[in-house]
Amino acid sequence: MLPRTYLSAVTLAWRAAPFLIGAYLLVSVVEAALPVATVWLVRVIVNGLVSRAPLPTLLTPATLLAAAGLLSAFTPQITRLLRADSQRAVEYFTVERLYQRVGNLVGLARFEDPRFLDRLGLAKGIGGDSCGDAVYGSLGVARGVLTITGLLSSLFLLSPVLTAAVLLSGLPAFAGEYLISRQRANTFWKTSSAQRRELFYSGLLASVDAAKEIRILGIGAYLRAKMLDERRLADAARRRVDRRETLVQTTLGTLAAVVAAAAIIWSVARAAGGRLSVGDVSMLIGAIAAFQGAVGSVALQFGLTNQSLLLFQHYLSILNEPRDLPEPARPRPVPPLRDAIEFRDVWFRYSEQQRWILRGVNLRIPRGTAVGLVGLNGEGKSTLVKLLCRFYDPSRGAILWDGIDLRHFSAENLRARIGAVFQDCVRYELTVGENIGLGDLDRAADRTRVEAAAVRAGAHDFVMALPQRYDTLLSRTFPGDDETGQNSGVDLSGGMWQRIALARVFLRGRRDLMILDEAASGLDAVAEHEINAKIRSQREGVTSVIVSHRLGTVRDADLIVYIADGVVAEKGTHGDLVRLGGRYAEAFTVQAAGYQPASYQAASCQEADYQEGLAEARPPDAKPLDAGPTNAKPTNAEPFNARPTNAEPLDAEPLDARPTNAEPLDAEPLDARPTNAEPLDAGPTNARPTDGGPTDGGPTDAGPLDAPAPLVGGHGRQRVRHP
Ligand SMILES: Nc1ncnc2c1ncn2[C@@H]1O[C@H](COP(=O)(O)OP(=O)(O)OP(=O)(O)O)[C@@H](O)[C@H]1O
Repeated sequence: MLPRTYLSAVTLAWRAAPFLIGAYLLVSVVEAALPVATVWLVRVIVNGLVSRAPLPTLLTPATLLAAAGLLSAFTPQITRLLRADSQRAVEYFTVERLYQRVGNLVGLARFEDPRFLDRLGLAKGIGGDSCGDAVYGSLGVARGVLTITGLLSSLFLLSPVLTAAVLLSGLPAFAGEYLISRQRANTFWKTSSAQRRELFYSGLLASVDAAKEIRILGIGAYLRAKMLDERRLADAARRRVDRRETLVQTTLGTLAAVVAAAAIIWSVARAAGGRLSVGDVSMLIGAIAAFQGAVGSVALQFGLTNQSLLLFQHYLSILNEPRDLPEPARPRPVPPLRDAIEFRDVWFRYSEQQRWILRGVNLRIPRGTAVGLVGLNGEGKSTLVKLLCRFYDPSRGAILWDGIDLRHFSAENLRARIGAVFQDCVRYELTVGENIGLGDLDRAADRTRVEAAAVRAGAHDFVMALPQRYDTLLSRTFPGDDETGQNSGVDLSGGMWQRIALARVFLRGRRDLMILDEAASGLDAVAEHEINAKIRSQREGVTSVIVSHRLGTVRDADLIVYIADGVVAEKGTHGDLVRLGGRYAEAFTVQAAGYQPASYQAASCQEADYQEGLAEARPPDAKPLDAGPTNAKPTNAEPFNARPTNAEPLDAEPLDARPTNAEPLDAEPLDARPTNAEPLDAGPTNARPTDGGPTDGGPTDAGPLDAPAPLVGGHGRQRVRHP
């Protein structure tokens, strides 16, 4: 495993900086040879001096020794420079490769996998550097081994036994460093989660976005404590390794000192007995000291190299991460949508351990239609959108684009046919122009188009009021490019950011499929109406999917789909669904009631009390007091189920918002309606008897229920009849 990892590291480093690494190798060999040469030259000179050799004989080794000293003075500086330069080149290359790989993960699943994120965190932090560290570490080891070999050969000439003893004394250093390096790499991996959590807390504590909430809730100290807990956890693990390392190093140091002392005593004894020359003794002492120094540093390098390789494996595992979405070997071109997109028995869950989110969705989205996706929180609307963009593939079933399974397309090509705005649109801390330009990089430099997109999104006016207009930096965390600080960034409101996101999608131009996932949620009511009209014009002839909790946003959709329990629970036009009197109708009523004045809402509550009171007072077999015709819904039904099935549709705006003589409400949005408009298709509110038809199944002539009129009637009535 490790040899393969090593080979990958070397290949990668060589591809990143071949010349710098070549030069480093050359200088390193010279540097490695210098200590050996020095020891030999010293021996020659000392022996020459002792034997009173003539000066010319000593001049050559003396000159060489001086040259070696000179070289030793500057080779380390050269190797350091070459190493720093090439290491930077290798890091640049590895970072580029890493983010290329991350960018090639076309789905979202990996980004929601904590193990992957831990690994990515390591790969980003030290995994990339570890490539250079492993390569240079190994070169350092090789150089050290050369030096050690030279020193040992010198010793071998004096005493093979001593050489073996010295060599053996060095081996535990390698074993110790090897074990420590494994523990260090393991600690990096084990503490990566804690480190990421610590980063998360520290990010929150320093984040401008979180500052408001943290202060208002007074949770700064709590978050700080959590951050420090994570740090303590990681520090405890690091401390354990540090202690083990100290123990190992101390033991090895003691062993080395004992061996050196024994060798010195032995050589002095031999020299005293005339069996070693003075030069031999001085060489031996020098060689042992140099050997032990070399062994210490080589063992350390060896350990670090091993640790780097172990960490580099995390980096490699990200590079070798299998595709998150299977891409077809030969992807089919994505043709312009001609007929329809179809969900065919689509089942989906985020992982096998989790519950099913979609349980057999069948849905046809014909080309050119606008489909509104509605439903309660967490029912899977955004999940459907994610499948449509191929961020995930269905667990079962298929989504077809003109009959072709999306899995046959490359995700990138498919997305080129899609324009989308999400509720959690990204706030890029770039200039306004760049923020919009990201919608289509080919058009980003075209200021006229960028401005036109901003105009369509209703953003142009506020952009023109910004200090640098389209060149204003949208950031509170980065300084502007102006050194005076005058041109520092500004921030926008949530709704303004949403308009910038809309401008982005408008710049993208007409795509086959337009997705608006709560795209107008941050907008004020006037802006929403205005933007909706613009979106309507933008989506003419374009297939669009609109997810919204504001039912006014989707009411003019060609098809409204109510998602519940993982399936399409209801579908039809607004009118159909209101007539159906199901969950959509109920949701619409609840929202409509929200627009009523307080007196109306109070009346609604009182009406409920009143009905409850009646139900309690009534004998079980009694006919409902305000029972409507036989086709009326039962009294215990939900508000809309309680309406007569032959009642007019509920496609009205909130009643009190409309003039009594208003036009049918499914015509234009409320604020566009003239005050003298014709009556609502729901029937004029004054058509309803003021003494109130029953709310829970009023008579058929009681007037249409598409407006909450019965509750108004009920209000009057209950004041008379409520005990
Ligand atoms: N990445 C994920 N991993 C696991 N579960 C997820 C993930 N994303 C969403 N869910 C779960 O899937 C369910 C559906 O979520 P989804 O966001 O699709 O709902 P929604 O209908 O769009 O909700 P809302 O109206 O609140 O936006 C929820 O229970 C949610 O917790």
